[in-house]
Amino acid sequence: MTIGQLHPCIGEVLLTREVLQERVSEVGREIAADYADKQPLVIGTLKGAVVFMSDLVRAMEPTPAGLELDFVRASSYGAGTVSSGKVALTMVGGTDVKGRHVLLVEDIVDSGRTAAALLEHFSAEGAASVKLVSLLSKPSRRAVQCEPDYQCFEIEDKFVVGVGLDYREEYRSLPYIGVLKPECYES
Ligand SMILES: O=P(O)(O)OC[C@H]1O[C@H](OP(=O)(O)OP(=O)(O)O)[C@H](O)[C@@H]1O
Ligand code: HPA
Ligand SMILES: [Mg+2]
Repeated sequence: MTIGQLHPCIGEVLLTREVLQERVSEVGREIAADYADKQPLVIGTLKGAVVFMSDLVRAMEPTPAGLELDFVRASSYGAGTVSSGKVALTMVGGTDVKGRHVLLVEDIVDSGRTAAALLEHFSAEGAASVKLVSLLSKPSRRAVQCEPDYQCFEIEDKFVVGVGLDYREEYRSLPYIGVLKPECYES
């Protein structure tokens, strides 16, 4: 296990860089096979999904022909650790999803509100198909029905950071998934 210098605010490492890499490669190859002739439009949810999406698209081997990338800004947590329940949504690159095979990339499905709102939005815009891939899933916290079509890891009910996931905009660049120490979480 190589986690380098552990951040002083991390009390527990749930998923190491190596464990993450292996599973993301596996899921990437599975998705590549499923989308081999579908010219997928891969849409990442800003900001959290950026780090996972970067690993995932490079793990899609062989690369599906015509694969395109875009991003959607969705935010419901603001500065806190509890979903506000309202999802604000803005398309970034302006790609038309009509008739496209959309693969939505999330870093985490927690209450499910963000992903559910985005999936509904892309379906309503006329996507040919809409599927969801998430690095993490916390099924015990679901407030709305929303299950990823592809998921790397299921985790218990802990607020986690790293690999794109933040607490008050910090910790996104950590290469592992960790749990904050209480003193860092409350301050
Ligand atoms: O299933 P849910 O309860 O909706 O939670 C999941 C969403 O919450 C986080 O985004 P956040 O609103 O924190 O924005 P961020 O990605 O910019 O941090 C996370 O990145 C997911 O997109
Ligand atoms: O556990 C989490 N960590 C960071 N951001 C999140 N957004 C939803 N759940 C989480
Ligand atoms: Mg966040």
